[in-house]
Amino acid sequence: MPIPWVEKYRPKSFSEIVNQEEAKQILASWICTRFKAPQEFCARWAKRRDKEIKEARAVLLWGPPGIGKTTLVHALAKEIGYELVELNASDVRTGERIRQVVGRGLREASLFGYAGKIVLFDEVDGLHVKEDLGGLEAILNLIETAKVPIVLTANNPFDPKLRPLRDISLVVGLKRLSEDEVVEVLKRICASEGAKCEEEALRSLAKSSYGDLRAAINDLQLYLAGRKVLTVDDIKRAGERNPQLSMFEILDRVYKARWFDEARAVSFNPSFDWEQYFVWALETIPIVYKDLEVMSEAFDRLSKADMFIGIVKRTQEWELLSYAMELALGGVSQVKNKPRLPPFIRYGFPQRLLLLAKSKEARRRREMVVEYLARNLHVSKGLVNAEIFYVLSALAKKDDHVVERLARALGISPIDIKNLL
Ligand SMILES: Nc1ncnc2c1ncn2[C@@H]1O[C@H](COP(=O)(O)OP(=O)(O)OP(=O)(O)O)[C@@H](O)[C@H]1O
Repeated sequence: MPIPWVEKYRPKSFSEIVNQEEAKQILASWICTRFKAPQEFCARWAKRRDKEIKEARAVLLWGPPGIGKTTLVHALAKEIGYELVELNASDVRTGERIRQVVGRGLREASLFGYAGKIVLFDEVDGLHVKEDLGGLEAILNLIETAKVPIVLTANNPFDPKLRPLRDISLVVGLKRLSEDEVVEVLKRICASEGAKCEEEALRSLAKSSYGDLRAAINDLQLYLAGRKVLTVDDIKRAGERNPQLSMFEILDRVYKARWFDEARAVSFNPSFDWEQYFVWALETIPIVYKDLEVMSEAFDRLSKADMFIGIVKRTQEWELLSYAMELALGGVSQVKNKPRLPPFIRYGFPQRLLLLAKSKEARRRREMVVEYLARNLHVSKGLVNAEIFYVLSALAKKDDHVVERLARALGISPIDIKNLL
């Protein structure tokens, strides 16, 4: 198992951390005024004299994922020679666990030559108010009483449940990294791995990571697994296997398909949303098939597909959905006396707002799954869409376990997950 590059290339000092200059200065100024820290470090970084920095009992670093919140605290501990005691949401399910880990950690004299201890509570927004009330209270209590620096991180510090933590801490926002900054880091990694990476390819990874450097580095490692070259074509190909199609492209593929299977294959695309497709098909059939006979045949198939969907919804027999898809895609595409279609068809936008609202819900759910996977696998949503969704769909077909676990994690019914995948 290769070492994850996000760990291999995790910055060890403040100066290796890209951007985040303000956060570095605030953190250093806080440590240098309230705790013991090497003079050299303080002279270089502790430039702020604000009252609230001096008075803060704890620091809450916040910002989107993968921009250096945790790394900043790791690097700080190294810079000042402190031992880092790290806890995450699952460690603090009960106050007891905090008292065990931190209480002992703080009392123990430092056996390993550290100058002190710094406590990091990662991802405090992962705490649940109900189940983790004890955890939240224990963190608050620790901040009020402990004599050691305590840093918290969160993606969303404005979550109401974090109010008490926010009130007692100095809240410091970190910046999303720019595309150029992400590209620079990726370039350095390519060089140090001895890999030849096209700039455009790295730019494309940076773009799809939306400033989440962790996701970009993870994507790069996956793309470079077992090879030393990365071209923009490699990335395009991965995208092409499952490109994100707009509804216009989906309709174009269906109407212009030469064979039944070609039209049917559209449903395997991750961006295919059958509820939305029905709305669009209903309104575009008369635009594409002007001849009455042809039009009525296409409508006939769409309506039969709709009947199947009705049965599926009533009986929850989701296996029947594939018959509906055959009729709605292959059936609508392969009609008798199909006319020659022009290269460009103006499909127009359907007016069925009510139905569209429904498909919005389906897209929201799909987005939830994508976000969940991206967050937990620490990769970009782009990679989830291009690669992982595809693999999971294949797995889900074979193994109900995959579906059940995802369903549990997301609080969506297994049937919905199956359908989404
Ligand atoms: N500003 C940065 N400079 C250099 N490397 C970074 C930076 N931000 C992130 N990284 C890289 O991404 C990895 C993950 O970053 P980190 O764990 O600090 O993210 P985070 O902001 O704490 O995200 P999360 O909210 O998901 O915990 C690091 O190991 C490092 O390799």
